[in-house]
Amino acid sequence: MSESYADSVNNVLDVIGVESGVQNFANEWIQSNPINSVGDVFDLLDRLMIPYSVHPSSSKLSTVEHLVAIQIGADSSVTCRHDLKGYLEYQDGALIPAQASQGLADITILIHGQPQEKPEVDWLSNKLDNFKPIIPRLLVISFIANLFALSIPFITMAVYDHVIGGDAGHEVFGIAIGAILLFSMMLLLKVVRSQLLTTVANRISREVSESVMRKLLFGQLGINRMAGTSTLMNRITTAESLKSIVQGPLGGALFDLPFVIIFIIAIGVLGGWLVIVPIIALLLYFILAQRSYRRQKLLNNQLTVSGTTRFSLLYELNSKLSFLRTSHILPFWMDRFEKANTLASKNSFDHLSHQGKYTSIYYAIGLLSTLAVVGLGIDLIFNQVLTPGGLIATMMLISRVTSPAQMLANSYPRIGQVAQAKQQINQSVSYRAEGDYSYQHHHLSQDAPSIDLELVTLRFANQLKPALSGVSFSVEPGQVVAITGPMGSGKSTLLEVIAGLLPSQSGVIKLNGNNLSQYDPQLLRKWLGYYSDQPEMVPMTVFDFIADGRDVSEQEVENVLSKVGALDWVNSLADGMDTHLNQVESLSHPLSNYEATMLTQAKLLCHKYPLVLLDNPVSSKKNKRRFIQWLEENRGTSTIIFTSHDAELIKLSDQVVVLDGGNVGYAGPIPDENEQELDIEASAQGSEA
Ligand SMILES: Nc1ncnc2c1ncn2[C@@H]1O[C@H](COP(=O)(O)OP(=O)(O)OP(=O)(O)O)[C@@H](O)[C@H]1O
Repeated sequence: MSESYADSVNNVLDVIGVESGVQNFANEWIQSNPINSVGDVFDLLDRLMIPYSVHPSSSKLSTVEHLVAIQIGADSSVTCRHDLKGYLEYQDGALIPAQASQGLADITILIHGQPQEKPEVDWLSNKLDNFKPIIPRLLVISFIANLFALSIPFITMAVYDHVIGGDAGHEVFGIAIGAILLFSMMLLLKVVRSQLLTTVANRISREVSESVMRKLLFGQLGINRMAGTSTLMNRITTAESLKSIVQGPLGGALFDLPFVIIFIIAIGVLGGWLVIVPIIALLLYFILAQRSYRRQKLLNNQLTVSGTTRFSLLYELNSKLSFLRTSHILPFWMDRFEKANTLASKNSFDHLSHQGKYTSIYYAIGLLSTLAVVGLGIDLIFNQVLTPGGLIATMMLISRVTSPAQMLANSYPRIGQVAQAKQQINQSVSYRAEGDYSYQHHHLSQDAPSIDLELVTLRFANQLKPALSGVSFSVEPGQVVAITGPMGSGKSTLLEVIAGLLPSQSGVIKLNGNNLSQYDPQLLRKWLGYYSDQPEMVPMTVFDFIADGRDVSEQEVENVLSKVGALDWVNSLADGMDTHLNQVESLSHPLSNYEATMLTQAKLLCHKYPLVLLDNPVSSKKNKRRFIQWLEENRGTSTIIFTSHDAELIKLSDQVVVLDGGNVGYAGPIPDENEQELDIEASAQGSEA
């Protein structure tokens, strides 16, 4: 029975029997984030920590264990289950046998269990388990391809001994056709195997990257800020390193390895004790690969550290180019870069020369094995144990043993890194993101809320003094509150704490009387309007930036752009409202503060947020006028908290909070005329000091 995506998710929750808290949470989520696409379904399943896997609807789904499934079509879905006994569909509160609908669904999401209550210890192995059914198929393909490969040396032997030696030229044509057929079959099987491996590699890499990315997006802001760009990028590239092992020639060599035994037996059958040659070669490859790995591990670590340092400097160069060029520290910076560059080059040289040395040794082993077979084989020919054709076949067979061994020995360090990559990925994925494993959320209405802070304290890990120290004050619903104080007094930090971006280390923040931690951070931030001091313009269009993920028309966006005086500027951009913000700004040249403020104000005008947190919302006289107008229009219907050093703006608030070194110097209504001048001027002057 075809239904909406949201209905399917609700049916799934019903079938797996989740607790009422989870069900209520899902309802709240759906209300705030309407489910319009498959991506929205994944977001909700991820948030609910429900284990699932995604399959093409054409796969044999009854062989994969699951509790229930969602078949996703173009704009509707079906709740069902693929049992060994048949197909069941969810109707009137139960899964009942039904006729499977053909061709309607593009993908099927299989649900494997209840919402998880804690992180999986070995997340990656559990993910890889999903691919287990494909392994026997890959082994069978490899086995048959290797059997075909085995027949080619024997055909060559037949040509030498029987056709040339026995003067049977008329048989060449038949043998050639047979050889071409075998060769084509072998090629075909290898192509199929390579495609299967690439598909698996891509899926693993995609799933790992998405999960790691999700943790980064919803991880604690403070920890992410401290981790730095290069560390975060390393986490994603680790996922890519796993992919390179499964796909390509290395993946093929791994599946060929067990069948090397066939070729060794064949050499034994043809050349008797000549079999000792491939066995010694394999042993040598193994011993040398182990030896090389130990050294390469050390070299790899050095290479990563120096590469990361160089990358950080390049990032610094890109983002702070103007500063570097105009300041006097350029020679000092160049010196740092030269040192980092020299170290990275030296490490890269050591790494490559080590790799080059061992690659040559592995190549020499392969060559020596063939020469040993020739030398020893000639003796066997003289003793009439081996025919000349047999010798040529043995030479061909030995390369079937040494080639995959050579490839694996060369890639041994990469294979060895799998354990390390696995540990890193498991660590990144099991790291607790905000809201994980918790389904607490009080309903957030569209009425202006009250806010109470009681002794809120927060110290950044790399700072000695707390940025906020025992901050307490209360805000009535619909009040306008100005936060002021000297630079570095904690104003921005306070807004980030109220927005749930940074958790305080002690004290309580209450929203409508409930502890802020009892709200889901994602739903909370979707509900409130938060504007940072430095607007971060991510690559999106002007329209999307202002729409803020909500349903608004072009006309509405045009109206607000016109109101803030930005319409002419936006129309002058290459694609008007559809211009991507990253086309007008770059890392080294962000949007001007004035342009950014105009866009931010347009966004404010476009939506009605019950709670608005604004960090330094005004950058010029022009947008100050507009801000004051907006403030008056929304006074009483939204709770508004803004930071400012501007005495004129501060006077418009119902309550002012003066911060000094993270402490509240004053919190209350604007003092009367004379005192007011004194306090506010003092704080504004402090900011300019
Ligand atoms: N991510 C961070 N990591 C470490 N310390 C930080 C971080 N953010 C702010 N701080 C420190 O916390 C203190 C308060 O900073 P905050 O930005 O909240 O002050 P502010 O009053 O908003 O300053 P301004 O008026 O310049 O915007 C400062 O000492 C600052 O250096």
